[in-house]
Amino acid sequence: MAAPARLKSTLALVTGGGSGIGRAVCQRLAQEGASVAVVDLSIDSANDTLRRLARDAPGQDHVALAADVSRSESVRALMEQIQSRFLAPPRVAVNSAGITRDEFLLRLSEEAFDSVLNVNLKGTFLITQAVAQSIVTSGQDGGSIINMGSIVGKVGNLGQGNYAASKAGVEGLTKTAAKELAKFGICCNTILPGFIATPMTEKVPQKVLDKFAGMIPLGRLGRPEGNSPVRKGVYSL
Ligand SMILES: CCCCCCCCCCCCCC(=O)CC(=O)SCCNC(=O)CCNC(=O)[C@H](O)C(C)(C)COP(=O)(O)OP(=O)(O)OC[C@H]1O[C@@H](n2cnc3c(N)ncnc32)[C@H](O)[C@@H]1OP(=O)(O)O
Ligand SMILES: NC(=O)C1=CN([C@@H]2O[C@H](COP(=O)(O)OP(=O)(O)OC[C@H]3O[C@@H](n4cnc5c(N)ncnc54)[C@H](O)[C@@H]3O)[C@@H](O)[C@H]2O)C=CC1
Repeated sequence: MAAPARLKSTLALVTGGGSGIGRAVCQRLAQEGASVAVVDLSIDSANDTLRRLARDAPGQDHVALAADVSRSESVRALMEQIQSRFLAPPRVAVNSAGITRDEFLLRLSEEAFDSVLNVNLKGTFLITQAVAQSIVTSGQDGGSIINMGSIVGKVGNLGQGNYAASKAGVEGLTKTAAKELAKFGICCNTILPGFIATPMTEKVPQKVLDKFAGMIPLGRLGRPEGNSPVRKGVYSL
């Protein structure tokens, strides 16, 4: 007998839903009965995820939407699209959109620093603010915002000064959001995965991946489906 759908009639927004961890999160949320807004810079990738949701969870109202989380006008337009289609704010929002532009510090360009901080940190800020504002304005009784950090934000990593800063920032932003938004019934959490095999990690030199795989008890990278924040209590509204 199938487990009860714990997120029936819940609207979930997932940025970066077109790939990797974000796609796996969309699939898991849909399995739990949620209607999922798959948001990604690449509408083709978002539509690919949408096709999988329609196949695996037919009959639920899912949508694919293009947005650039690093640009406030794009986030504003996204929230307007969500409101006009669902007539309500998301109850769950997962900030999974992210990029890397790895380089050693002495060679790291300002552009590579800025682009990673703009997507990973500012993008998380813009979505968190917009979703929280929509919940407060609507009078909805709370929600859950889950932000993808990284263990790199805690311990640093060779070649990732920009990325590490962005993920450390996501953690600090999320802790502050949790303190400020609790009075509206909105809980905010950060997930800090280790290496998960996705298109993001495909860019990592094999010799580096081999080094890290050797540090991992299973001897391999994690898998996106094993990392969905749904397992980590996204439904703990
Ligand atoms: C609680 C326990 C924590 C344990 C530590 C966990 C921290 C790291 C785990 C990260 C897991 C989460 C990852 C994540 O959030 C998603 C991502 O960010 S995926 C991308 C991860 N990126 C990297 O790890 C950077 C990999 N490195 C590179 O891409 C290139 O090296 C770089 C572009 C920086 C430079 O390229 P190049 O000039 O060609 O130099 P080489 O590649 O030849 O490297 C020179 C030398 O340095 C070694 N090296 C490079 N990066 C790392 C690294 N991250 N860790 C260890 N060693 C590294 C490389 O192996 C070479 O060594 P040699 O012996 O000289 O061959
Ligand atoms: N894969 C890993 O080892 C780890 C990943 N993470 C984090 O998890 C999140 C997801 O990572 P992956 O699934 O591995 O990456 P991925 O590269 O597979 O997917 C990232 C998605 O974000 C989208 N995106 C990029 N910039 C965007 C923007 N400006 N606006 C909207 N969408 C944008 C991309 O199009 C892509 O579909 C990221 O925040 C990443 O930093 C954290 C720890 C480990």
